[in-house]
Amino acid sequence: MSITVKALQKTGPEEPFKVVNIERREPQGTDVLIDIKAAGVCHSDIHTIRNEWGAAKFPLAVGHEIAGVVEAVGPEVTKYKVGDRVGVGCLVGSCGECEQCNKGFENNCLNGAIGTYNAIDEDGTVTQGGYSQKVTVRERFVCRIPDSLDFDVAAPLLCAGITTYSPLATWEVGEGQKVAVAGLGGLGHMGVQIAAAKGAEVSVISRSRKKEEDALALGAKELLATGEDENFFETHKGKFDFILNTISAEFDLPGFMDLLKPGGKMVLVGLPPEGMPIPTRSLTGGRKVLAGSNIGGLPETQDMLDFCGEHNIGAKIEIIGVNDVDAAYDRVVKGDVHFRFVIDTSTFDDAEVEEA
Ligand SMILES: NC(=O)c1ccc[n+]([C@@H]2O[C@H](COP(=O)([O-])OP(=O)(O)OC[C@H]3O[C@@H](n4cnc5c(N)ncnc54)[C@H](O)[C@@H]3O)[C@@H](O)[C@H]2O)c1
Ligand SMILES: [Zn+2]
Ligand SMILES: [Zn+2]
Repeated sequence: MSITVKALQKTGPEEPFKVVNIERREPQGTDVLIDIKAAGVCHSDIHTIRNEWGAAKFPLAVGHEIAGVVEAVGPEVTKYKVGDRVGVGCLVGSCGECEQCNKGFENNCLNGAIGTYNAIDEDGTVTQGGYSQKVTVRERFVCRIPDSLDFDVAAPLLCAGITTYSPLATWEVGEGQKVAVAGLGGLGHMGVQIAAAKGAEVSVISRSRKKEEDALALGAKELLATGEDENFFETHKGKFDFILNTISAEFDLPGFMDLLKPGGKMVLVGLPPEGMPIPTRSLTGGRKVLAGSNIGGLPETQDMLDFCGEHNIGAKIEIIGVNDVDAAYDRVVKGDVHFRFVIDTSTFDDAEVEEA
């Protein structure tokens, strides 16, 4: 049995979004049916549905920053009840048995985690994301949203929040450390707030000085603009203990490595479609560490939400309706967003359904 709901889908990378009907399963077993209130627009949605990473499975609804209210629960659900405020991020399934799942790192499941969209679910269907009215998700992949955070500012935490929180927590970034956040978009603006709340001294590295005021308001001490100084990487050489790099396109990787102190670490979370060669010499000189990080596990996602609730950290957002998403994508790609677009899913109510 299934529930028909409205969702925004594309039938191909160049096609516009259309409001269509899709089916969600009736909650069974440990399923939670969520009435979606807000859905964030992550740059990964754009990379995926514009097929920049290849392998997009059309027709597709993306969206993995989901916040809403529990509408119904399956008979085996123990953690949630109707009315609870909850969120869903990038994962809706994993094996639950491997070493990584047992440690709470479902994001690294050795048997392949199931993504919230563009993945094959256990029933053989392609998972459809959160640009939708409702979604059915197993309770293990559902987190609780603190009461102090509104749905729209909380939704982006489910990807942008955890993707920046996880490396900052894993590598124990905090007081006494000089941290740079490269790229001040959806992820970057969460990284600045979280690193600052952990007591680090934060610099933002951006191409221009345009976002300086925003960077300071988010808790950064300064903004450094790569485009303003021909010798930028030489000028700021050896300055940082840790760089959280959120840049979504190719950049000067050896240059960024030079910004680290000896023993410093740079973690890449951005996913430029073409990838980049590893500058081995800038790693060995100064015994530097270059690492990558992919969202976070479920327990860690709950820790992040609780941390953000306690420190009153939410996303800085621009709210859009279901008809504004194509235009919003163009603006994200141009870097014209402060700092996350969030779809108000109540705008589905009046939207006319088109042929799928
Ligand atoms: N590793 C993960 O788990 C994970 C999770 C979410 C997103 N991502 C990826 O992280 C990246 C950032 O996502 P986002 O949603 O924050 O995107 P975004 O578009 O909101 O932010 C990207 C920022 O990078 C800046 N930028 C782009 N090209 C640049 C360049 N050449 N030099 C300097 N800055 C540049 C943009 O101006 C923007 O501020 C994307 O590639 C996304 O797919 C990875
Ligand atoms: Zn994302
Ligand atoms: Zn597993």
